[in-house]
Amino acid sequence: MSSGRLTVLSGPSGVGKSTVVAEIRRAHPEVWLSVSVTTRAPRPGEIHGVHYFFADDAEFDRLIDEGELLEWAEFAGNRYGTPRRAVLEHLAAGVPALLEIDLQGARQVRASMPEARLVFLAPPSWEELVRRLVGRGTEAPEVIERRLAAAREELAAEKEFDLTLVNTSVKDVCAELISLLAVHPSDD
Ligand SMILES: Nc1ncnc2c1ncn2[C@@H]1O[C@H](COP(=O)(O)OP(=O)(O)OP(=O)(O)O)[C@@H](O)[C@H]1O
Ligand SMILES: Nc1nc2c(ncn2[C@@H]2O[C@H](COP(=O)(O)O)[C@@H](O)[C@H]2O)c(=O)[nH]1
Repeated sequence: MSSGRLTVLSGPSGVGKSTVVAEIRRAHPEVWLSVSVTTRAPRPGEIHGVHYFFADDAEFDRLIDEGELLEWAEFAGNRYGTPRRAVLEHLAAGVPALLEIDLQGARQVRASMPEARLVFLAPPSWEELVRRLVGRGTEAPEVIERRLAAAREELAAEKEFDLTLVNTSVKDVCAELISLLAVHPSDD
């Protein structure tokens, strides 16, 4: 069986990555979405095993030590990582896989799996990014500041990605991502 393509979606905090992923989950259940592990506390409505696997520091340390993470990073005071086995199993079965991860993680995937396609999700403007992050209402002001500081670095790294999609319309971004995911490497 031919292997599936790995696509990585990254972009600054608040740009709309989770919103896009939720729309893909709703409209395209045939796409497999990796569920990350995080030490962050759940937000209201987030479900263990659906949005994240929520773990304490000891469990996260164990996953690192035992090589169970494809990549991991510390972001704005919490750790996040991609379980390796599920990604490799889906790709080996020919299923397209999508990771929603930060810039540090995208760089690690680039290094270990150079065939992966890296997609940068950009905001229509800086002002709109701030509006979305603040408007989400899930973070304290000091956490928003940390995330905006990281956002400046992430925006400066856009050129490292294979392509950029501007998140003006969630539906348009999803349609573009779906057409990318459907393309097999040998079809390029
Ligand atoms: N195209 C869009 N137009 C207007 N608002 C949007 C759009 N996409 C997402 N949003 C809103 O922006 C806010 C941030 O979106 P979301 O939580 O998906 O961002 P994120 O990139 O996943 O952030 P983080 O990296 O912090 O998890 C949400 O309130 C969401 O409803
Ligand atoms: N390197 C990784 N980054 C990840 C992973 N899962 C999510 N993320 C990124 O973390 C930030 C913050 O997420 P939030 O849910 O706390 O707002 C965001 O950029 C996510 O894309 C992962 O497994 N590895």
